[in-house]
Amino acid sequence: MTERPAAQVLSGPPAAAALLDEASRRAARLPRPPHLALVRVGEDPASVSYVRGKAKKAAEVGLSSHVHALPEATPQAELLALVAALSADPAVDGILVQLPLPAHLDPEPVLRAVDPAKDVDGLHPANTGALWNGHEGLRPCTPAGIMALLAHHGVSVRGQRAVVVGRSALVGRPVAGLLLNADATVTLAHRATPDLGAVTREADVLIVAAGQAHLITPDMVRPGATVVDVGINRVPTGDGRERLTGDVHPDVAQVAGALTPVPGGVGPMTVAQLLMNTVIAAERQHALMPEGPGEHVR
Ligand SMILES: NC(=O)C1=CN([C@@H]2O[C@H](COP(=O)(O)OP(=O)(O)OC[C@H]3O[C@@H](n4cnc5c(N)ncnc54)[C@H](OP(=O)(O)O)[C@@H]3O)[C@@H](O)[C@H]2O)C=CC1
Ligand SMILES: Nc1nc(=O)c2c([nH]1)NC[C@@H]1CN(c3ccc(C(=O)N[C@@H](CCC(=O)O)C(=O)O)cc3)C=[N+]21
Repeated sequence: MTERPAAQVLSGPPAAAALLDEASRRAARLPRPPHLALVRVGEDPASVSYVRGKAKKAAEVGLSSHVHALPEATPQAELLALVAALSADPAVDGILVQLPLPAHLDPEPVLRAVDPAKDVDGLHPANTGALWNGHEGLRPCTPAGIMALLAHHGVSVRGQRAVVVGRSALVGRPVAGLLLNADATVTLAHRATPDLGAVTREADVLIVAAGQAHLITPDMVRPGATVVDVGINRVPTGDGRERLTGDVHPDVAQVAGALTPVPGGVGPMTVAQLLMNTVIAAERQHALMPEGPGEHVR
């Protein structure tokens, strides 16, 4: 299973740096630094670390941010009141409620309480509707980040057969919508899909967001395909520590034409796109025209 050269690495950090550069430049043109409100409930270690990373990157590119850390036992009404207050506050440009929420909280009403114009996660029904209709709106960060990553590395999806494994509101569904808007022919696969490999082998562009370590093996990939690995799985290393691994088996690099690594692929794009979305929200709030159309509004 050699002969072929190993897949081109679709590296996240350089693409993220380009996006962050643009966000920083556009933020500097605004009357005040864009402000991002990060809402976190409880102490889930992954969420604590993601939110900290987002706040740190925000500061690096000249955005202001605040982490609203609420206790695990926060009642639904209290969370809704905070999100409503942030939505009404003219000093706040972007609001992100870190998911998943603790089990006693229903995310749907919380996402609906975010002003769609400040919904930098792109999860309000007004923004998901705009995405599926191909209208302007704020796009979910990971899906928009994936499109920016592909564009940065010169991969065009127009006319390509795209398969998305996973149908979550956060990743699978919206990335399918963005691929469709970019003129790919799109298939969504999920747990009820019989013979997953037969479906994924049809893909010129394969996006995997299942949350199952090494679900995609080399036999499931068309030779030369572009493979985007969204999965973030924590696996024990045996010495009591953990490492991150994706949904795609490392041997897929011997078959694919191009492949995103984990870590260092989609993850950094998610954070960069969040900050870009915050700048876009602030620009629209200040009624300034963005410099150009750009992929992120498609
Ligand atoms: N890098 C990044 O920036 C980000 C990474 N992630 C990571 O991406 C992964 C997916 O996240 P998310 O979408 O939120 O996860 P969810 O658990 O919400 O959704 C997983 C989806 O994958 C499908 N799926 C799971 N197992 C299989 C299988 N064996 N065969 C076919 N389909 C399967 C599920 O199908 P069904 O609907 O039928 O149950 C579901 O639609 C996770 O590892 C997450 O940590 C998430 C967000 C950002
Ligand atoms: N409302 C909401 N919006 C989200 O965008 C959201 C969310 N909830 N909940 C959880 C997922 C997950 N997510 C990631 C962000 C950054 C990395 C990231 O930076 N990953 C690095 C590695 C980080 C590390 O080493 O731990 C990488 O892949 O290189 C990963 C995953 C955003 N999510």
